[in-house]
This record gives sequence, structure tokens and C-alpha cells, in this order.
Amino acid sequence: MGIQITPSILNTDFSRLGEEISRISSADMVHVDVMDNHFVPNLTFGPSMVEALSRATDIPLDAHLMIEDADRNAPAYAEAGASSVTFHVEAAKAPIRLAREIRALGARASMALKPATPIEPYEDLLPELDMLLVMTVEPGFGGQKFLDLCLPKIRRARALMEKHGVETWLQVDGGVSLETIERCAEAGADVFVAGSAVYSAADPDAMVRQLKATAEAASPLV
Ligand SMILES: O=C(CO)[C@H](O)[C@H](O)COP(=O)(O)O
Repeated sequence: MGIQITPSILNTDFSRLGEEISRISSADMVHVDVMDNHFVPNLTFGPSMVEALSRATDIPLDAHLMIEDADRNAPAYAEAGASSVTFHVEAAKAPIRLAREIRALGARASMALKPATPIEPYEDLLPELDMLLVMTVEPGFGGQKFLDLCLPKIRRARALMEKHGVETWLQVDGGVSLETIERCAEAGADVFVAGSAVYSAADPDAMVRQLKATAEAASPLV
């Protein structure tokens, strides 16, 4: 699949989301940050918004669920039309069963790790996942500073994927910009969420293309 850029719409104008998405036509996916005001101290979208967005664009929706009780709540986002559904392992009681349920509903199953959550206890889950998300900020808000301390985890995750021989995508999310994307790509990430970097640019679509070219130049995978 190569390098993918998935702009986050978290810091856009929610009163005109369709237009905001039409400004990033080069995006590989649209990253939809779902927050429940419990798992994180912020509140955003629910399944009905994902369903509405799926009608507003042909770009696949990448739903990142920062919500409690993922086992019960995540399948609704696959049913709502998200192409990829990411649950947090910290909020899931039975991650393997949940990943299988998401796949059975026709979506890509993905699991996220907060900055302090290690990958090693979950390496046997990798064959069950289409994508692993390594958070590079504390989840909850856009516009935060990239945490360099997460880079070793990205490297370890890539090494574990090679060890298990899986095709799982490795996504990074939080503080990704032209300044930080090279470090993530060099460490082995291949899917990049970028919110403020894209939407604060004068031409968001040109920024998507520039981020992609920068990551491609730095990636050992391409
Ligand atoms: O998951 C998130 C916050 O919890 C956002 O996707 C992320 O922070 C994107 O915004 P930015 O690129 O501005 O950091």
C-alpha cells in the first residue's frame, strides 16, 4: 500500500465538515477522532456522524475511537461505514474477539496504544490486526507537541511485524508535521495522521502531498 496520509478533521470547522474534507482530495483516508468525554476529556462524534460523513465523501473513513467499553461500542462504527475502526487496547476487555468482530463487519480492524502502553504484551495480536496505531501525543486534543519518546516503540512495533511476517499497517498520530514525519517514517511507520499540520496550511491538499513525499523519501519500506 505504501505511505498513506490520513488528515484528522478534529480541528476543522464542524459546521462545514463536507467542505473541509473536499479540501484534502489527495488524502488516503480521513481520520475521524471519536471521543466520549470519559476515555479522554473531550467529546466529538458518534456513529451517526460517521454515517453522514461516509455519504459526504468517497475517501475511506478511518475512525479512531477514544471511547470506553470498546467491546460494546466499536462495532457500531463499522456498521456506520468506517473503512477502518481503531479501538484503544486500554479500553477493550477482549481485543482479539473485538478485532474479529470488526473484520466480520467488513471494516479493517485496528488497535491503538497510548504513549505509556507498551507493544510487547500485545505482539501475538498483530496477526489479528490490519493496522496498529502508536499514539505520539496523549489522546484527547489536536495541536499537541510530538512526543519523541514514542519513536522507540514505533521501531519495536515494526520489528515485531517483521518477526510475525504480517502486513499490518503501522500508523502514528499526534504532532505529525513536516518537521516530525521523517523521524516516524525512518522508524517504520507507514500511515500518518496529521491534523493541525494539514488544516493550518494555506493549501491543505498541497500539504498532504508534501507530507507524503517527505515520508516516502525517509521510509526504509518504500
Ligand atoms: O487523536 C488525536 C488527538 O487525540 C488527533 O488525531 C491528533 O492529535 C491529530 O491532531 P494533530 O496532528 O494536530 O496532533
